[in-house]
Amino acid sequence: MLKTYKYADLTTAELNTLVQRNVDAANEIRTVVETIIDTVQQQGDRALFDFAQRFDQVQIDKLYLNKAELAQIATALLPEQKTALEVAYKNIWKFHESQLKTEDKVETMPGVTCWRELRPIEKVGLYIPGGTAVLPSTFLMLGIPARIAGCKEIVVCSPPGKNGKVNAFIAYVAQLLDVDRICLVGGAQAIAAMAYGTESITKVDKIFGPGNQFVTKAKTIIQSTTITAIDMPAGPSEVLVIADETANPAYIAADLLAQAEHGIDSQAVLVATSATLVEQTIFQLQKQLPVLPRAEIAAKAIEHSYAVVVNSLDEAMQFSNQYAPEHLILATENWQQITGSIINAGSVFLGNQTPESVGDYASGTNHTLPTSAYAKAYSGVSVDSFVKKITFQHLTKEGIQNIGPHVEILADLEGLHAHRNAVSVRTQQ
Ligand SMILES: NC(=O)c1ccc[n+]([C@@H]2O[C@H](COP(=O)([O-])OP(=O)(O)OC[C@H]3O[C@@H](n4cnc5c(N)ncnc54)[C@H](O)[C@@H]3O)[C@@H](O)[C@H]2O)c1
Ligand SMILES: N[C@H](CO)Cc1c[nH]c[nH+]1
Ligand SMILES: [Zn+2]
Repeated sequence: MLKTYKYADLTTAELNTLVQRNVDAANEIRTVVETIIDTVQQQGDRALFDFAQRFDQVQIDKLYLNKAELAQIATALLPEQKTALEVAYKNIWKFHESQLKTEDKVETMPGVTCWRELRPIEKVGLYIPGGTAVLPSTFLMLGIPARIAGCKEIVVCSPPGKNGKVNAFIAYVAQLLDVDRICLVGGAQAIAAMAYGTESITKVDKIFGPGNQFVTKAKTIIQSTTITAIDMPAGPSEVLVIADETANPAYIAADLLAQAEHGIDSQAVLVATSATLVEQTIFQLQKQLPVLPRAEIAAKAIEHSYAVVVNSLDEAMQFSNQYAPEHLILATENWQQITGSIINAGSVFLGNQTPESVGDYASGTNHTLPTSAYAKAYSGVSVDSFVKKITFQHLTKEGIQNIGPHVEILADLEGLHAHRNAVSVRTQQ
């Protein structure tokens, strides 16, 4: 359990291999996903019915549930379950609302003013995972920023449950978000349907949401084959815990298992300042894992997880930046010493009293985050992800006289005389 490496002994090649995850080297996933996408593009709704039967083992007779049907399903919730969802809703709303900011106008030269204004993306598609676990929390994480941004049309897809419906939690979140319908489509076929449109599903401008390797691969494919943007590659969950002697091994093990139980392709990495701490954590994993209801899944994820022993917290951070984890937990009372050196991470959890699960559900931050080292280049979902920032400029007569001669020279040096002329006709009047 938890293969252990010593950071100082790793060669660069070994390190590069160690930090890789979910590489589809033989294009196995790509091949399956490309076929699914082609089929949806050619057959529309018909393909979605067939794939529900094949991949979700359920025969559905319609592809979506409407508001009235969702309201009926939501009646099954207990009051405390509604309250928990409402608390999460409020915290996520509060944190995301603070991201909507109007920017100042800037006068770059006298008479030349530039600024940016936000406009919501009109049609957005939200993918809510529902394979190994149904995630109503993801619905909150995507629906709330979409609502705050003011997106006009929100298409929601989630795999059908065994009864051919969604569960009561998903239905209640649909009510909280005032969503009209939920499409009963999962996997790569859901992404294809939202990218191309079918008889029942509207084509959207941007697709959001996490998912397994099929969903994530479909997102990366359709972004290059259609005019549909994606939030980011947000695949199988992962966590990296940096721990020193001030950490509690029972907490570390619990945090590692929390991500391991997501799926067999999840990864949980411990970077510890001593081999003893790794041993103590393994002891805790052996104690905590077998009693989990999803022990089988978590055990498989732990099989391809590992620990790295480092000499210092600084060395731990070097490894972490190279790994670029979706979730980074600093299980140390000394976290303030090292937060400044975090370069690559999706979301960070500070100290020994901050479990990653709070960010998954209710602290307020978004849990849709880049995985597989994409945290090197992408941020997690936020209100920004649902808007476009359009730039504006306005010139007065003084402005064109001030900037015009410089633009004329720049146009000349690129040999673009019509560009120069568009300025000259104004300055020479
Ligand atoms: N990065 C993030 O922000 C984030 C957030 C939440 C969840 N997640 C991850 O999302 C994932 C959810 O995965 P999931 O499987 O539970 O649900 P999912 O909804 O992503 O996938 C289920 C669908 O996958 C398709 N599928 C399953 N097996 C297939 C096969 N062999 N061939 C083709 N299609 C197949 C089916 O259509 C099924 O409906 C987990 O890996 C979890 O860790 C990531
Ligand atoms: N940990 C997941 C992101 O990788 C989000 C989630 C939803 N529910 C529980 N966890
Ligand atoms: Zn989680």
